[in-house]
Order: sequence, then C-alpha cells, then structure tokens
Amino acid sequence: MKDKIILITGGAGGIGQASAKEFLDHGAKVILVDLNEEALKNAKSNLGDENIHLIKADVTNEEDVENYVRETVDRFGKIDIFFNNAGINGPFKEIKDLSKKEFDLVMSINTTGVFLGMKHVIQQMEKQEHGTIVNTASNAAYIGSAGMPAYIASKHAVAGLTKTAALEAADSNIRVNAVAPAAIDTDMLSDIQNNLTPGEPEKSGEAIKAGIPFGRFGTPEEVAKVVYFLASDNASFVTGSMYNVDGGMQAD
Ligand SMILES: NC(=O)C1=CN([C@@H]2O[C@H](COP(=O)(O)OP(=O)(O)OC[C@H]3O[C@@H](n4cnc5c(N)ncnc54)[C@H](O)[C@@H]3O)[C@@H](O)[C@H]2O)C=CC1
Ligand SMILES: CC(=O)C(C)=O
Repeated sequence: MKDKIILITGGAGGIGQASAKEFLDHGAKVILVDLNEEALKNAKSNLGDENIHLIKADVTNEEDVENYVRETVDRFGKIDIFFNNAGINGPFKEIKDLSKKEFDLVMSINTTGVFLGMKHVIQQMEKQEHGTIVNTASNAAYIGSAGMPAYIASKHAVAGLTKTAALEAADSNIRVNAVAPAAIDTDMLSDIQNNLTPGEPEKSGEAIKAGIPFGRFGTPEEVAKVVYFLASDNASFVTGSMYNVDGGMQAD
C-alpha cells in the first residue's frame, strides 16, 4: 500500500476511521471525506498521522462529490482505492408512518451518495486504467426489518449498484465490491439500540447479540481488515462480490 491514495467517505465515523488506520498502518495516504467537520478534525487527531488529508463534503451533493474527486487528484495525482462508506440509519418508523422527506434523506445519503461517488471516481479511475472500489452495504442488503424501511431499501440498492458497477468497469481494470457488515460497535449501532429501547440500550443490545451466532458485536477494525483485503492485490480476481462481516448472521 506504500504511496497508494485512498479516499474514504464517512471517514470520520467508526468504520471509516478504523479503515483509515488500517491503510495508514500499511503506508498509504488517506483522504477522509465527511459532512461533519468537527468529527473530521477529531479523526485526524485520533489517528495522529501526517498522511491524512481532510475534505468536508456532503455525499448527496454532486458538486461536493466532483470537488472531493478533483481536490484529491489535484493534490495526489490519482485515486487508487475508493471506500464509499458514508451512511445513516434514518428514523425508526414503519412505512405507513414514514414521510417522503424522511425516506428521501436516507436514500439520498446511502444510495444516491454511493452512486455519485462511484460515477465520478470511476471516470477518474478509467483515465488511470486502474482502481478498486469498496462500497459499504449491510446485512440490511439481504433482509427486511420492520421499522427500517428506507435503510433496508437503500442497502439493497447498494448491492445492485455494486454488481452493476463491477460489470461496467471490469474492462477498465477496476474492481468493485461491497462489505456487508452487521451490528458493528459504532455510534450508528448505539443509535439503533437507543431507538429500540429508549434509555435502556443494553436491553436491545443483548437482544441483538442473541441473534448473532458469535454472540457479540463486531468491531470497526474487523470490518476494516476485510475492506483492506478487498482493496488489496490479494483480491485481484474478486469483483462484484458482497463480503459479509456479520458474526455468522447470514448463515443462519
Ligand atoms: N455500525 C453498524 O452496525 C453497521 C454499519 N453499516 C454501514 O457502515 C457505514 C459506516 O457506518 P458507521 O461507521 O457504523 O457509522 P458512523 O455513524 O460512525 O459513521 C457514518 C459517517 O457518515 C457520515 N455522513 C453521514 N451523512 C453524510 C453525508 N451526507 N455526507 C458525508 N458524510 C456523511 C457521518 O458524519 C459519519 O461520520 C454506513 O454506511 C452504515 O450504514 C452497515 C452495517 C452495520
Ligand atoms: C446498521 C446496520 O446495518 C446493522 C445493524 O446491521
């Protein structure tokens, strides 16, 4: 990974930061993209590495996406790896109670953001004639879940976009895969627990763990290692795949 240029969206969050660390530890230069400027600065100080560059951007805004691609290429000359990872849960409401605005917000970050990122990064990777992309899907890309309609729909769409992009980009020497994590110990999971059992997050936490064959939450570092593998040359014949990082949930 020495001198490889890695662009990570949602880079200030739990999985984003852990992945940044994994790439930095292997000698890469990392560009963290996130909407939350404060969290970006904290991420840089947590990671404490000079090889980090920060870009504030909203993944739903096409101008912001064009800017983060342009700024990276102007500064570093290329994008070797794109970890397309930003996402939100959205409100916990059933379809009959969810407003169009609430539905659209989740779809715009989790799906349109992933589409726009791939669109502009693939244009750049085609010029370079190489690159690898890892999208963040979820266990939610395979199942339904009462009370999370927009999140579920948005992650099913990420699976479809990943497979389609893999086919479209294969003859340009670009690989496209996705990780499908479940129950990873980050702010997003805390938010889910607080919504399921307000004021008693441990209660829903135990219920979630009971549905995981390993009986525990995953760590962001465990996702980061799979992202690293998919992005590396060790996965040179892997494209269009979904890699579960879920303690066995999909096997059940
Ligand atoms: N934590 C979990 O259990 C699982 C998480 N995931 C997915 O992993 C990805 C990362 O999530 P976590 O690290 O767990 O959560 P997180 O909440 O720690 O990180 C998400 C990051 O995305 C950023 N973000 C949100 N909206 C944005 C926008 N419009 N533009 C740019 N950045 C934006 C947030 O500021 C935050 O830093 C998400 O796509 C999530 O859906 C998938 C399966 C399980
Ligand atoms: C947020 C998510 O995708 C989970 C808990 O699997």
